[in-house]
Amino acid sequence: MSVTEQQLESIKNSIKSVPDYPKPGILFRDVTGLLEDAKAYSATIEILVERYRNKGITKVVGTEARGFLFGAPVALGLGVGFVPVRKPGKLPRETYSEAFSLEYGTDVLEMHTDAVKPGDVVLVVDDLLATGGTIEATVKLIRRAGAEVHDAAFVINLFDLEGEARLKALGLECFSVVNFPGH
Ligand SMILES: O=P(O)(O)OC[C@H]1O[C@H](OP(=O)(O)OP(=O)(O)O)[C@H](O)[C@@H]1O
Ligand SMILES: Nc1ncnc2[nH]cnc12
Repeated sequence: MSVTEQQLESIKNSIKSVPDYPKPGILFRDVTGLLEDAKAYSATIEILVERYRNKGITKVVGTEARGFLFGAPVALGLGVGFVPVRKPGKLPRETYSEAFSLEYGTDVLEMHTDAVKPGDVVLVVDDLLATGGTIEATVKLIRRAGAEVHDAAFVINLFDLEGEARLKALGLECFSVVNFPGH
């Protein structure tokens, strides 16, 4: 199936914008409407799976929490395993840990040390790219485990928050299904 302009429009329209959430000055791009719309959700997954099929991807990594909602179905579509990167204290075995800053705060992310290995070619998936802090930390975790990051894929790129430039500086290509301004 190839995705039509109409499907892209329905994906875009399903994402609602909420001013001043979770803090004054933040324009929150809410993917819950997309998740509630089966056609828009499956078209989104299809776009990502089609783009990364036959590219040698061996693992998909998704970041808690919204990255799970897109990363896991993309992993299944590609026929590879899914690795969760989680907020601190949630993973039961030995982890690598990375601190980072976010558009509206700071956080720490963790990944099991044995979840990806040298030789793995990893696709990172998240719902949204803003400043790029979350994905920079995720890429550092994957590289610490000795695996290669192929690409980072997003449903939404907030293109004026310069996340893409931050990830390019890490040597990473980015793809996003739709683009919105951050403000
Ligand atoms: O590019 P950045 O500036 O790092 O921002 C993007 C990240 O922020 C959001 O996650 P959040 O930390 O709010 O967590 P959630 O998925 O648990 O809601 C979003 O899902 C991305 O992961
Ligand atoms: N503006 C925004 N909307 C939704 N999620 C976000 N994560 C970071 N910035 C965000």
